[in-house]
Amino acid sequence: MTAVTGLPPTMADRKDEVTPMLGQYVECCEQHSDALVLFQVGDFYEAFCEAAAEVARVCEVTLTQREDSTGEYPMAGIPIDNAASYLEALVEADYRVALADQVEDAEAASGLVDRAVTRVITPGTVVEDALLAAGSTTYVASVVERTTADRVRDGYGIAAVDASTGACFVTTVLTRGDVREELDRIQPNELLVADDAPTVAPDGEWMESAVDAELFDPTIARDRLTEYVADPDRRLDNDAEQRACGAVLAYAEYTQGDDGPLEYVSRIRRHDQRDQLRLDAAALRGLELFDNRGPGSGETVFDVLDETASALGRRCLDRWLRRPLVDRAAIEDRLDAVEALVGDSVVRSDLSDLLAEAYDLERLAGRVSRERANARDLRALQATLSIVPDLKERIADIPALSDYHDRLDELRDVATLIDEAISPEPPMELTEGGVIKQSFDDELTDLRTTEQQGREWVADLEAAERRRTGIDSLSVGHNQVHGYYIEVTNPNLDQVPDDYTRRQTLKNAERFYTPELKEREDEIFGAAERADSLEYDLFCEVRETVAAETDRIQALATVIAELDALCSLATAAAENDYVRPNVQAASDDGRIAIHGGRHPVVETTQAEFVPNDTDLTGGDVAIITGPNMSGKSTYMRQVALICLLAQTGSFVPAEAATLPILDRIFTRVGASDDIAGGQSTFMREMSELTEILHDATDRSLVLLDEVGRGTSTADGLAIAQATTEFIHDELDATTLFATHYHGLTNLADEREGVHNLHFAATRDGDDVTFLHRVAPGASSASYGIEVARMAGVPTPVVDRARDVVATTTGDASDGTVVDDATGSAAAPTASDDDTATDPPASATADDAVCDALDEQTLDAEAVAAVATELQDLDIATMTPLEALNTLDELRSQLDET
Ligand SMILES: Nc1ncnc2c1ncn2[C@@H]1O[C@H](COP(=O)(O)OP(=O)(O)OP(=O)(O)O)[C@@H](O)[C@H]1O
Repeated sequence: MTAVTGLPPTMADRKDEVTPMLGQYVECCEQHSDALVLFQVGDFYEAFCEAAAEVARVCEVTLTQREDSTGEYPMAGIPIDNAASYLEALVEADYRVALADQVEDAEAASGLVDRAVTRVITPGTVVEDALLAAGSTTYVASVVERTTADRVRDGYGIAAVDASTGACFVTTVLTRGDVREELDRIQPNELLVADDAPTVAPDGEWMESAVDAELFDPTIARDRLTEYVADPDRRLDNDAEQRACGAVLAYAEYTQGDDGPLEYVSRIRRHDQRDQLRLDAAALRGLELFDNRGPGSGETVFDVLDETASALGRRCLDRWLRRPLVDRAAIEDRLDAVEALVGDSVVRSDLSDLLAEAYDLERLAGRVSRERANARDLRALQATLSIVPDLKERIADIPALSDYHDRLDELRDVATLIDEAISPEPPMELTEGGVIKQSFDDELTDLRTTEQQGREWVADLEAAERRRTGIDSLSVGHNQVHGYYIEVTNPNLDQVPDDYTRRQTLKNAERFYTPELKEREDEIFGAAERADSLEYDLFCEVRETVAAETDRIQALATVIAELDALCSLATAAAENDYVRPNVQAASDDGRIAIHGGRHPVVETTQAEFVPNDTDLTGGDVAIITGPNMSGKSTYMRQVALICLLAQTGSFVPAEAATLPILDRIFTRVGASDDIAGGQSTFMREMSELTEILHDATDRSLVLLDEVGRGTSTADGLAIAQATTEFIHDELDATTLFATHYHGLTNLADEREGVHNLHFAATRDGDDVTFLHRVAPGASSASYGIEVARMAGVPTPVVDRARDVVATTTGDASDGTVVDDATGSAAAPTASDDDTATDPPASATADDAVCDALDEQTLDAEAVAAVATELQDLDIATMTPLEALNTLDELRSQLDET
């Protein structure tokens, strides 16, 4: 936190001499030493001294001076009506912002208006709609180490709460890698750490907030939890879970104004990582589920599947994709529901239309329960409830959705109450009337009738008084200061009757009132004032009654969200031509059999996507070779995504698919894709590999994409080979390994269950066409040179490079990538025929140089120099990337001649 939190230093120096109002500011700042305090003064939130300078800088508002009897103070303010964007800027700048509001009516206050901090806004506990993206989640999380009685570390408790919806869950994980995985799924905006100890959580994109270590105290945390669940010891697994959960709830309470437990956190869910298909950070990233940082469309898997109509549904789909299922019955239930909807486009579109009218019930329920909902929020709730009968009706005849049908609670009592009580189009303000329907309460009806009759009497008064006085220009009006008046212009003043009393003198006219007018006025204003305040009380009663039903509203929100997510999966399936996968029981042989599989994202960006088959028995290892850009990564990811989508309950992009239930998906992409990362990236790659080798099981799917590439060729190949052998021999995990290490393909001869697959290309003259079609067998080894040629490296250099390869490896390949272009898309089998051809060595280096001189009139000396450099290269110790960079350098040398 930056230094301007709490009491600004200059204000601290002068705190004994400030005015009573600034004294309140000092007090608020002292109570919230970790937050930047914004202090309500009328229509503005103000900050003073150093805090003012910071607010001015971050929010780009003017720094002014406040002057009072005790001196001058720098001051910066943001308008309360329009505060959202400024608050967002402050939160983005990593501030906690404490809002010190006027908590009594300024007009009613006898002296200084009371002020108190009503909310602390932090990145992980934002509840203001204006600061929240629709359909997103905002979590504050914490991680606590679990130790055994003899102080040995025994895992970690993790808890997270979304203060806007009340979603709260805890889990226990074993390793730091598991912590990382869990946090990557939760993606908290804020992570709590005790202020007296270093954090046990890994670094991430969240803001770390140091909080009083007391929040993590086992007894204090447990006491707090008893406010939320009847028996914390039964609900939560262990002490670490309790401490983590107690701390996040304490923090959430603190940010919501410390009014005690948050009623809308009605359920603390426990989940176990083993009850879901586990995806660690690398898999989430590598499969581009939610984040596509690669080149191209930037679309993610989530984008392709997201046809949700409501924010609720969007959040649900996000949750489903992050935590696919492992329970076959649950998977089948979802698939049944999706299938029913895929087959009925009319129901689907009707449901979508209805769901589009659903407001964010989870957040609404949170606001109602926090007593922050206004009348419009209640109307939004009622509008959402009003679609429920239609939703029920639309799915009544669909057996696969009968459970959803039964769980759809129409909440008729709540809907009727709101409908009867709240005006159809209420104002935002709750204290100025117009919120409650007159018909809702007898006293209110009487008061409003009195007010109305009074106003009608006043409306008729003008005509009556004109008749009585004979003054045609007489008018009746009203203003805030003087109330009702009868206005007579100066020339007619002599006709004013005796019962007129002067109220106000204008330049050309006088304003009067009569005893009757005064009486009516008192009646009107008295009734209106009492009615406004009665309305406020009635509103609070209605809100309280609704708040008592928070659990039911949240349960309804869950069903609506799930229906929307199912509809979304069905629409995506219908529009993209997906099929229902055949998911096998966990006891099966783990076979992945996909006919005509496609990559759900890449297929949307390619004019003609080539479908590919996969047929792997559990524990098989497929070594995939092929030129750069031929489609290896796409293929591997599509296999993993098809499995993942199936376990989410989604249809899959294929013509047919029989799939196992996986426990984990690992993906590791070789280090050399990140040039800047260099050695440290290779280190990371290796430590990620370590995780796989520790954690993969015979139910896991492992994707290795050019692993080992970040080091020298010899070491890389050695690591790749040892890894493959270990996975195959010891772990029995089904594995797809894309590699440029041709040597790896020999494993297929040595081990049963290791297969070579390759991606073919055809060559016509100098043009190479990628077929993007997987075929059995290994591919040619000389891809780097081929790519160098395609990248524009001059022919003599390319030819010389081939020669060098030939002499260093004893292989005379010219690198031509000619494959069986006519190969069909039949399922690759375990055969290992290498279809790549090895044409004879061509010209010598000298010939190449001479040709170059003839053809391209290159500088002979430069070419000779390049040739010598080429000859001196120690290719065995170079990474492919270093080789490419060297080629590029050599080409530049020639270009400069
Ligand atoms: N089956 C396919 N049908 C059509 N186009 C495809 C197919 N697979 C891949 N592509 C296209 O080829 C491009 C390269 O694919 P991909 O990244 O999978 O190749 P790669 O062999 O892994 O390359 P590298 O070895 O350089 O990492 C993709 O971005 C896509 O545009």
